Amino acid sequence: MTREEVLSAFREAGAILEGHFILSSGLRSPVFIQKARVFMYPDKTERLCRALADRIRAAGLGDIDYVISPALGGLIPGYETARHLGVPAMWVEREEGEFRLRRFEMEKGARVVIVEDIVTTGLSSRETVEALRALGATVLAVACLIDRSAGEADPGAPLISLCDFKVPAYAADDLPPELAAIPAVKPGSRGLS
Ligand SMILES: O=P(O)(O)OC[C@H]1O[C@H](OP(=O)(O)OP(=O)(O)O)[C@H](O)[C@@H]1O
Ligand SMILES: O=C(O)c1cc(=O)[nH]c(=O)[nH]1
Ligand SMILES: [Mg+2]
Repeated sequence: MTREEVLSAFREAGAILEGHFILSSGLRSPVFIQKARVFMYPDKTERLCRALADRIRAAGLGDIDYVISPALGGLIPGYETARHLGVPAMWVEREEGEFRLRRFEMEKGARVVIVEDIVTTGLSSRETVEALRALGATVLAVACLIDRSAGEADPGAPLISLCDFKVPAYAADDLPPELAAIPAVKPGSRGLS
């Protein structure tokens, strides 16, 4: 899929929102990609994740034992990408604020690819990489549908992205006036209890 085809799938689903958003990292942005609105549609999700699986295969990582995704956003694309790669999918979810593989067992030395929906700063991916390395996994790569950093983020392992989409993000104490004038909303799950 080309970059335009990927972005069209998000646009057609009404997933590219404008307003004032608090991102997972705490940064603020006038644009938010509400991926859940794309994952509503199995046909769009299948197309995107098949293309991501093709990129992962083309990276020549060798055998992959598992795809593992950070909840909540990574769950659906992780499962669907794993389906195209023909490997099992698992997820990490937050417990006391940390990503843990709560529901699964993984053998030491397992070769894993992390599948994320969106990378902005790479923080959530890095936390996932670290949690899995602590369990003895070999993390081959982090793959994502959209890289909002356009290659600048450090996810803690080589990044494979289907599409770059660079949009502004600001520190909370350094907002442009037009953003400061709009009440902020936080759509993601980090910090929810
Ligand atoms: O690269 P980062 O700066 O970490 O930002 C990207 C992360 O933000 C979102 O997750 P979020 O924590 O908002 O929750 P969600 O997965 O439930 O949407 C998204 O799913 C990524 O995991
Ligand atoms: O950085 C984030 O938290 C983030 C950005 C975005 O556009 N979409 C999303 O789900 N999370
Ligand atoms: Mg997430």
